[in-house]
Amino acid sequence: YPQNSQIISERDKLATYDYVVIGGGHAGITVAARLAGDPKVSVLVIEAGGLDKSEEIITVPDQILKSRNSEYDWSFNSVPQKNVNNRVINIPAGKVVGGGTVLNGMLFDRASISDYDAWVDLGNPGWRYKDLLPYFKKNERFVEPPKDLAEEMRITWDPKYHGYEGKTYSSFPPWYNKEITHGWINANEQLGVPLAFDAYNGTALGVFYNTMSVDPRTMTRSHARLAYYEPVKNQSNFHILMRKHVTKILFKKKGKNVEVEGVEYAESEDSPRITVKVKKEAILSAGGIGSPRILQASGVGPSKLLKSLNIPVVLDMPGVGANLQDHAWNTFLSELTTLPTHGLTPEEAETLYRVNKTGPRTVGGSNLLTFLPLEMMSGPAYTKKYIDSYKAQSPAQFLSTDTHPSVVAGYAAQKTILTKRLARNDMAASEFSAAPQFTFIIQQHPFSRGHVHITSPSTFTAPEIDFRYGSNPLDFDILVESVRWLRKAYATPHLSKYNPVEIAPGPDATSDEAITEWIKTTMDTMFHSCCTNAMMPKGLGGVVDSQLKVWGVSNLRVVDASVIPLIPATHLQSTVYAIAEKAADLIKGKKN
Ligand SMILES: Cc1cc2nc3c(=O)[nH]c(=O)nc-3n(C[C@H](O)[C@H](O)[C@H](O)COP(=O)(O)OP(=O)(O)OC[C@H]3O[C@@H](n4cnc5c(N)ncnc54)[C@H](O)[C@@H]3O)c2cc1C
Repeated sequence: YPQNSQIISERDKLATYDYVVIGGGHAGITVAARLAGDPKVSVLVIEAGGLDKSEEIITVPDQILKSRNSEYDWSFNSVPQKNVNNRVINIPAGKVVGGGTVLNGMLFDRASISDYDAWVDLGNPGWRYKDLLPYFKKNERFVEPPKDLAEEMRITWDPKYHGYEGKTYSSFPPWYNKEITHGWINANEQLGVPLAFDAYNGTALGVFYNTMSVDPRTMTRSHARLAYYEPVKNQSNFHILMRKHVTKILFKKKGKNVEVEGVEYAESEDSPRITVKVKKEAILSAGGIGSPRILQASGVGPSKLLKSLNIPVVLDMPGVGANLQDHAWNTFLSELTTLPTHGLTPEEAETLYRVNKTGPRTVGGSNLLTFLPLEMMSGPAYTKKYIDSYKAQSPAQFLSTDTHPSVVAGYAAQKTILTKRLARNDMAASEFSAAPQFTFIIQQHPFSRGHVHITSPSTFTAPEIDFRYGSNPLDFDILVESVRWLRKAYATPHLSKYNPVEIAPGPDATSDEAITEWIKTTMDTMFHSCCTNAMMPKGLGGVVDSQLKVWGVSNLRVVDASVIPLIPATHLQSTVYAIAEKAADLIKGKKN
């Protein structure tokens, strides 16, 4: 192997690698680093982006989302969303080594047992919460809160659910607005919402002070480039090509199956195509939008779509790009007019951050989350009405009319599972992420399904991304109900004492119709595009099996957010890390 392998030139590249990882983002760099742990194997990563330069927009927690539309962001756009006033949704996605972990809001949490066990119900043995727990722990470097913070915020935890020596820091923000955090927790409790004992133990329900992927020693972002790439970057068996765009996976027939021979890439649309050969496996980790795009461009996807673009069909797989799910959010604005502020000047905040590693600059996304199952939010009568309405729908009723029967069958299976599990109230239906002056309302289990379709044979062309937000009207119903719950929270004395003035949706929006209208004008992506190469049986529109192998291909796995079959009630990053950590063991043939 050539030395100094950090960024290799074509001259130093090997002709063949044991593993070629397509996309050095969040899951891709994680799995690649773990595979490179074996010095006997060679690993090549091909990543469309480059390295971040540790700019403040990346590292400082209060700068989150400032990297939108930067060189590190694909900045995709959806097609106009018919049911939300034809708005085009801008979709940030990492185009950088470390992917989403370099851009994300740093919220670091997990879903409930029920969310992951639902994946097993969809035909995937080995993916229960208890199967994933060793991998959550392998990734997590949990930092227990200082005693005074734990007492103040009533933070409790069970060490057996946490990793203490993993790669990603999971630490509690040291700074909070005391009035709003106490007010929010007390308001929740008054409405019967418990303080979660440890939201990482498989019961992520109730209100809790959450951790962030932040290194508490420096109070800067802990991300996959630092955690996984840096330690292996100079190993001679690990190579990475940056600013190279994968254009195609090259297949050849092998008996009844097909096999990956190599991977094709290019620097730009007009530059020459270059190929590299794959000895053992190719691993596709280009994310919820990128991975179906590459599969389709390579001839694996819905044959109707491929034929319309004159792409030779290698495998007809209707599920590639189908089943698109996302957590959509709405921002409820209520100005707490008499809430005391921290009163710090920007200079004082800066000094606190640089010198004491505390202050408002240490807080990224919200540090206080509430996850509510239906009954906790709205009582048994609403729960029954909502579940009954969902049961009464036929599976295909709100899917797009040209949905393939296998994808409809997969949705029908998801519907049965969601109906049962949501009715059991052991998974969250809504999330509220509280910050002073505004609260995000985030639907956790949308019933609408969208798609990602390429629009040309070139992976340089923007794909058609259609979330189909609100195509299932019950998605609006739950959000209306969430607004009503939130108003109740603001009406408790714990928050009303700060004299809230509701700005959006506003006091005039009292009817379901008026609140729905507001939802339509504000619904936006929560950046969790996933589920587009679902891990499910092929007859259910699945793309990969429970070993993450693409059906019908002997040596291709998908490892990223696209394999999630049913979106879990959580922010996705710790789950994607766990998937990648588990995938590395699956590839190495280890059983957990
Ligand atoms: C702005 C933002 C905020 C978020 N906030 C949070 C949060 O606070 N908490 C949380 O838990 N989650 C959050 N998430 C979600 C979470 O970070 C993502 O779900 C997760 O990182 C996705 O990981 P992935 O491996 O599937 O994809 P990615 O990390 O996106 O990796 C895909 C990689 O493939 C590369 N790629 C794509 N196509 C090609 C190609 N043709 N050739 C070569 N390379 C290619 C991309 O450049 C990218 O690096 C956020 C995400 C974003 C974008």
